[in-house]
Amino acid sequence: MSKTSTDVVVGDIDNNPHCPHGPTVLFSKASQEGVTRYFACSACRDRKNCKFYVLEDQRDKYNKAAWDKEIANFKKDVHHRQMYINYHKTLQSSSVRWFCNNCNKLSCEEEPKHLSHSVVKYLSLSDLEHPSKILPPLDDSKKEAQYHFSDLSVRDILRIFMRLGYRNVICIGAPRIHECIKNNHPNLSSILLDIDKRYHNFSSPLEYCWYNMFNHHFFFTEAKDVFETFLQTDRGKGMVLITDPPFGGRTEMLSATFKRINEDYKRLNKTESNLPMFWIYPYFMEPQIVNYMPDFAMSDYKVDYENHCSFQNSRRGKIQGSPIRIFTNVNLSLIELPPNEYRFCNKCSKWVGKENKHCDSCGACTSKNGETYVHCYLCNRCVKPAWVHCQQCNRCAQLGHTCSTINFSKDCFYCKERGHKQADCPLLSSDKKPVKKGTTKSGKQKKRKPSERCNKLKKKLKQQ
Ligand SMILES: C[S@@+](CC[C@H](N)C(=O)[O-])C[C@H]1O[C@@H](n2cnc3c(N)ncnc32)[C@H](O)[C@@H]1O
Ligand SMILES: [Zn+2]
Ligand SMILES: [Zn+2]
Ligand SMILES: [Zn+2]
Ligand SMILES: [Zn+2]
Ligand SMILES: [Zn+2]
Ligand SMILES: [Zn+2]
Repeated sequence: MSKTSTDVVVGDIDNNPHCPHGPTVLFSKASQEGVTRYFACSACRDRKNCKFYVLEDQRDKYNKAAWDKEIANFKKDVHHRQMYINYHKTLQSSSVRWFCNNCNKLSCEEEPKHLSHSVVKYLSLSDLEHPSKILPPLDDSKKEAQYHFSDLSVRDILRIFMRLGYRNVICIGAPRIHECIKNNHPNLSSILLDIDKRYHNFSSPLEYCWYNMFNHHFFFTEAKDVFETFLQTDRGKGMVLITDPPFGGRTEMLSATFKRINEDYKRLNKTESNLPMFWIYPYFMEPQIVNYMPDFAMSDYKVDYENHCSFQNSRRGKIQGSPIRIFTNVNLSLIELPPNEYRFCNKCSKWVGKENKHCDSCGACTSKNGETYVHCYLCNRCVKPAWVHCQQCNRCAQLGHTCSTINFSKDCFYCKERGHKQADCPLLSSDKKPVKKGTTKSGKQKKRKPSERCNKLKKKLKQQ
């Protein structure tokens, strides 16, 4: 079994070769055969979505002209201003309004060519104002991975913002928050940055920027100017950033982006204060996020989704509450959570889930995953309630584990978290895992249907 690990070579990426998704990233892949350094797409983790692959020592020899053509081709059908004019025309029309997913086209005219395409028809005015509710979610888990917040979570998050006095909201990969502000909160303003170019059809050039959050790339320079102007609204006062990146995106790349935005925010507004940020991600990413963003902490708030089997909250009758949390640089004592499900812990000075009991031995409210943890005096820490102290492993572990198969003293080879092997790492895409059952002879992962992927993630979360 050959072990590989791929790292991002951090540094200034703007001078790296470009693919259609902006500057590529320099990766360093270590295997038993040695180390390979290559440039590849920042946004697409599957090479079938973006083929860019250039070895570092070939960077002056690759076919740049061919890639420049691909880049121009990628953007050629997007004319934001024209699309916005078309949006208004469609809004005012009384004919049947439709959107073609294949052609990325909104219209109210009859066009037989779309008959065999994926078309959403009979769009109401409200549909046009809530595109995230009508656009079929792109669920490529290695690219967009679109999972939408439930109305309940949108409401809770906006309540938190309003209590904290935020009025200008940067939504990165968070169209639901953007749409809710636009349609229901005239006192707030919002800008959406997202890689899903379908939003051009439904948004003004002043409120939507086609953007890649993995390399801070704006597909059009005009959009970059729009964003920088937005960053200076009210001289930066009452500004907040919210982001819900695709699950599995690399934390180091996302952190680099959010740090760059923070630097721009401080420079443009001539302020020393940091931009308040809310980064939505699974609870088990806490060590990684805190590693790259040391002033971030995890709130207990469980983010509820409407179209993901594993991310739905207990309020919808699921046994396991949502594993998705808010990470923020805002002091947690200020983030008031809905009192029906959360309480204020005076000892920790923050809002926590009602099930999260304060442990005096640990000096903290210790639950991470929505269950009530129990303190083990042998391990000297709180553990998940289903775990038992195993004499052989000399620590608490899942019931039914095979002793000594997991080297608990070691971290996962990939995410560096303790308690699971690389093969079980929930963050690792299948192509990086050691070859095992369910893979083809060539080592490729057999394609799973979305529901299977969902069940697999559910199982992983149970094991955690
Ligand atoms: C997990 S969904 C979050 C949606 C959010 N929960 C909502 O309801 O508004 C991820 C979002 O990030 C966007 N996205 C995915 N990859 C991106 C990238 N490289 N750059 C910018 N946006 C991206 C997707 O289009 C999608 O809107
Ligand atoms: Zn690319
Ligand atoms: Zn079409
Ligand atoms: Zn506490
Ligand atoms: Zn404890
Ligand atoms: Zn124990
Ligand atoms: Zn054991």
